[in-house]
Amino acid sequence: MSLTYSTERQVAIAAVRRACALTSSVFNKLVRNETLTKDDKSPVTVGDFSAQAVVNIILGRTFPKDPIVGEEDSADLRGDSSASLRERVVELANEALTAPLQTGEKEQWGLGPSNARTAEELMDAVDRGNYPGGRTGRMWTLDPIDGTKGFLRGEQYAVCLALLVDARVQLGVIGCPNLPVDPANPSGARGCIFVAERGHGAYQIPVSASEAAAGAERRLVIPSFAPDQLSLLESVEKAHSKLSFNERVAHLLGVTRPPTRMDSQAKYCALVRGEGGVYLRMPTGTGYKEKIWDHAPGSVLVEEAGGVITDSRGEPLDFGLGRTLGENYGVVAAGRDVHSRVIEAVKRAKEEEAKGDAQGQ
Ligand SMILES: Nc1ncnc2c1ncn2[C@@H]1O[C@H](COP(=O)(O)OS(=O)(=O)O)[C@@H](OP(=O)(O)O)[C@H]1O
Ligand SMILES: [Mg+2]
Ligand SMILES: [Mg+2]
Ligand SMILES: [Mg+2]
Repeated sequence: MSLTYSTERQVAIAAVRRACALTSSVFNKLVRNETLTKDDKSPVTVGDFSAQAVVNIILGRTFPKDPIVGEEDSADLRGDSSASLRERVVELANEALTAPLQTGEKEQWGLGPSNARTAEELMDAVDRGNYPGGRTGRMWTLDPIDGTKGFLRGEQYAVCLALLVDARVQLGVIGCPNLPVDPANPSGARGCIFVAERGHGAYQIPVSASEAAAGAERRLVIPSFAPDQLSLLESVEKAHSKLSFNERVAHLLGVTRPPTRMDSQAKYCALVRGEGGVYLRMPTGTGYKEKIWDHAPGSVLVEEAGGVITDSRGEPLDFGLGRTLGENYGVVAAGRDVHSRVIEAVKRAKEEEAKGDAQGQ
């Protein structure tokens, strides 16, 4: 079966792969070995900026007309007071861009030893992510480090890239440098990439290009779950998802296993390879609007693994509203049969909550 977005897929995988190498190196050089005060987010910033620069440079070379909706912009990198941050970003981004060509990469992608960029070029590349999004045309979404808190803790985070055409996600690539390759062996080798192209299935491939070339890809299909096997995949941060509501939903579903808390879109990756059975993300009621780069690649991954993804009322996620998903009613992703039961349970939990609120008045 020939792929519709074959070049996009190859380039996106290469971009995510190089960004994963970069973020791992930021962690090893700056997070692990540096005395980090609790509130010091600087290594995250270095990682975010340089990974966004690298991915945007790579996309820009092959698809110069494609706009990018990226999380970061270069405002904090410009100006005299940011000189040392800027230097670190330039060094890290160039280290990633000039690394020797790996298996599957092509000369014309502008990678390899003679392809260092200037600070100005790299900052402009970061700002190529300023596109406001919208209903029509081709565009990419990029979250250079999703799950920043997980990244800092040395736990799960993800480099997340998607291609949208007329507000429909056609391709999603998620790099998870810290995710165990085999969920049955959580202390074994780590680092995998998840790829889904609409109509062509969902796959896990190795984070290493040479291993990927050796053909170690695995097709992913969400299995069926008996209620007593289910557990919820949910956020680590209480500020990102209403976890108390998740507990009620779990109870109504008859879930007895404890939830798995994991940062980033690694939750979608875990779901599609058969972990948990449900990803539930309820809004916290603060008016926060979910960003399209936090869900676009995960959504196509779930659908291509045979699952369903909607908001918590069962409505489709709308990626055509701009940089956000607009009105936020959370996210429910699961296998087809489980999904409808979760939507029912969410509805009942909301009714119970409303009744409780009314009685409490
Ligand atoms: N208030 C609120 N509600 C919902 N979501 C929010 C909120 N604030 C931030 N964010 C976004 O959450 C992204 C990470 O959330 P995750 O669930 O993936 O990870 S976590 O377990 O909560 O850390 C995180 O992505 P990154 O910034 O890329 O880490 C944010 O885009
Ligand atoms: Mg994010
Ligand atoms: Mg991010
Ligand atoms: Mg962020």
